[in-house]
Amino acid sequence: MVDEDQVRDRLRSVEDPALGSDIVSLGLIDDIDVAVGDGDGDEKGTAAVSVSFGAPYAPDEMDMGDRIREEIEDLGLEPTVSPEQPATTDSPLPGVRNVVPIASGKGGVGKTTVATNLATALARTGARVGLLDADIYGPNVPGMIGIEAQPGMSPEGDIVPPEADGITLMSMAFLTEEETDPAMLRGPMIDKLLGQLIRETDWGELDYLLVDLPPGTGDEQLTLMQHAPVTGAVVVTTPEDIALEDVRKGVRMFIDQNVPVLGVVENMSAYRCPSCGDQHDLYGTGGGQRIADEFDVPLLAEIPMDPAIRAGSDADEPVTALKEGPAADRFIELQDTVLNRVGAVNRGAVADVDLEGVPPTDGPAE
Ligand SMILES: Nc1ncnc2c1ncn2[C@@H]1O[C@H](COP(=O)(O)OP(=O)(O)OP(=O)(O)O)[C@@H](O)[C@H]1O
Repeated sequence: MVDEDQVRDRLRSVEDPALGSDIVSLGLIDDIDVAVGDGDGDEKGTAAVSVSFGAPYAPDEMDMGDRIREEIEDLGLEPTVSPEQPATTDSPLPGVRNVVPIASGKGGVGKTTVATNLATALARTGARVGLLDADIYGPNVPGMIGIEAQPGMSPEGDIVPPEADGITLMSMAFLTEEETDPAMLRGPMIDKLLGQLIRETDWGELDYLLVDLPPGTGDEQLTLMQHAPVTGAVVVTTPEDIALEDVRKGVRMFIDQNVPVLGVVENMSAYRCPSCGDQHDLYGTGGGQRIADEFDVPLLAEIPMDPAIRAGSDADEPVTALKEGPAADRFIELQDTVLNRVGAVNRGAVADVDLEGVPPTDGPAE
């Protein structure tokens, strides 16, 4: 008769591709519960395994889940695998599993484009996705994503964000449009508004809350890290050298605040000519890789300069909504690398494994 120890032994053959060891040695298996069958084979025994996974729909975690099921089936048992995500009950955003800012030290590199396309791609996987447009000086996500509805108010006085195409959206645009001229806002005011937007929004249950940060290393970025438990930041750059110094400052800001850096996205990598299909390096090459190497973090994706991306944001339809074509493919690649890295950061925290770009202690510095 198979018991819990035998199941545990079998699971030692399941490797975690990011943490470099097996899931049992890493301490990722929380619980194994074996129920025996009826002995004559009519009713199969079962094994329920709960495992510390932190990134719903991450390809690595889905593969590990499949491997766990295979091993259990090999033992003649019916498997159930439950991902145990870290509790968020003492978090200021209790229903939100992962907060992922999309940032850059430099303006105009495509943060909003990356954030909206990534959100759309994620929502299509089935993940519960929120998008916070925190760019107080030029909030433009609602336009890019084509959400026209305005937020409502719950009986408790919380802001109820509008939802479209599976994305829950809040934007500084909703708060600042009429009452305030954003250019007049000063640090404490920004802090108050952004803090309000984060905490007083009824986000519901979300797997991922993406935050489109304004460029720079100023008040909004610091506010976010004080008001929300950031899982890790995605830093966007363009390939040319002139962009890199600002982007470096952006990466350093997260490191100084003890916030994990998930990796770098190089946007406008090369121009893909729609008629001949050839790639042309309009802005040089390799900037994203250089920043990634410098800080020892992954290069998450290289997104080409593609008229379809611009046309998509002008038409309120991120290119990933189309789910095909070279630009959409790159964003879907990005979705996979981001989710795998979110998973690695969360599992690394459980297993106490240090990863490059991830500070050894949790949360922002005091
Ligand atoms: N890969 C791309 N191919 C074609 N056009 C792009 C690409 N990435 C971004 N764009 C276009 O470049 C412009 C600037 O992009 P976006 O608004 O996303 O940048 P940003 O970094 O968010 O800017 P800001 O610093 O003002 O917040 C937009 O018109 C967008 O459609």
